[in-house]
Amino acid sequence: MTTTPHDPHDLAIAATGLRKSFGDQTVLDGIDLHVPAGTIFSLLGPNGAGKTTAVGILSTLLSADGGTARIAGHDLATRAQAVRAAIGVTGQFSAVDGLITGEENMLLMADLHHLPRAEGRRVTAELLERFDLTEAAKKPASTYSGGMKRRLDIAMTLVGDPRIIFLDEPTTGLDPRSRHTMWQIIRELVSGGTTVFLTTQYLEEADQLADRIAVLHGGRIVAEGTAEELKRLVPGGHVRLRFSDPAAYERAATALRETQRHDDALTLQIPSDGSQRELRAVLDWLDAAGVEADELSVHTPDLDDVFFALTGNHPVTAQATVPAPATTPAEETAR
Ligand SMILES: Nc1ncnc2c1ncn2[C@@H]1O[C@H](COP(=O)(O)OP(=O)(O)OP(=O)(O)O)[C@@H](O)[C@H]1O
Repeated sequence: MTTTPHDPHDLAIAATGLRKSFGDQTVLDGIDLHVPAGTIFSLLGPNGAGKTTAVGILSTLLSADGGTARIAGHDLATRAQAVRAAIGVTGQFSAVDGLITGEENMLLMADLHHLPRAEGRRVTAELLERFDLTEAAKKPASTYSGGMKRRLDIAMTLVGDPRIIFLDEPTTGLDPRSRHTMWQIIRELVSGGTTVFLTTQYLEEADQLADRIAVLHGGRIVAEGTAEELKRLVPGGHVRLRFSDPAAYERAATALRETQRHDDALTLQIPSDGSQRELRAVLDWLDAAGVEADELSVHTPDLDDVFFALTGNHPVTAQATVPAPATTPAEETAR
C-alpha cells in the first residue's frame, strides 16, 4: 500500500479546523496541521500569533472551541488521557522546580510516571548524563543557567519516554552556543524516532531543523511547506551566470530575456524560482544561443524574506507548491 504524507496512520499529529478565541479575540481561526511521525514540524509565527495556544490545545492543556485533532492516533476530545501518555511538553510551561536539585526534579518525574525506584534512578542517571547535567545534578535547579534549565526540562520530559514532544520556543533567550546544543539535542531526539512539534520565532531555527514549516499569522496558517518550498514563494530568487569571455557574455545577454546585466563582473542575473524546470529553461536558452557560462549559481531568498512577505501588511495566502511552469524556448518560439 502506498502512503501519502496525509495518511492518518502515518501522522503523529493530525488537526483539522482548530479554533480558539479568548473573549472577542480570535487567536486560532481554523488551522489544519499534519505532522508525519518521526519528523520535526515547526510552527513559526511572531509574538502573540497563537503558537503557545496551539501547543496548549494539542497537548490537552487547553480546550479548543472548534475543530478536531488526533495525536498519536488518539482523539484529543475523547481520549485525552491516552494523548497525555504519548506526549511530552516543554517550554513556556516549564516543569522545573528551582528549589530542589536537578536530580530531585528528575526523580520526581520518575515517581509521577510510576517508575519503580531503581528504574527511576537508572533513567535519571542516564538522562542527566546524556544532557551533560551529571556534575550539576546535586545543585538546586535555581542555580542553573538558562541553557541548563532547558536541558533539564527536556530530560524531565523524556522520563516518560514520549513518542511526540512539543517544544514551545525551546531556544528563546539562549546564547548561540546553548542554542546549537539544543538543536543537536532536538536532532538526536528525531533520529531516535521521536516526533517533534517545535514553535519558534527564529526563522533560522526552523530552517535548520524542520522537515516542514507552517507560518501562523492572523489566526491562520498562511503558508506551509519545506524551508525550500517556502523560500520559492517570495520573489527575489534568481539564477546568476558568470562569464570570463566578454563576447560570450554579450551573446548570452542578448539571448536571454529579463536579465539584469552587471557589465563589470560579466555576470547576468535572471529572475527564477530555482526550480528544475526554470533552470532547464535557462540552460536551453544558452544552448540555443551556443554560449556556455563559466559558472551558474542559484540564489533563493532566505526565510526572513518569506516571513516578512507572509506576515507583513499584505498577507499572502498560499500553499507552498512549485510555481507555474516557466516558458520554455520551444513554447516561446511557438507563439
Ligand atoms: N488565557 C488567555 N486569556 C486571554 N488571552 C490569551 C490567553 N492566552 C493567550 N492569550 C492571547 O492570545 C494571543 C496568542 O497568544 P500565544 O501565547 O498563543 O501566542 P504566541 O504565538 O505563543 O506568542 P509568543 O511568541 O509571544 O509566546 C495573545 O494575544 C495572547 O494575549
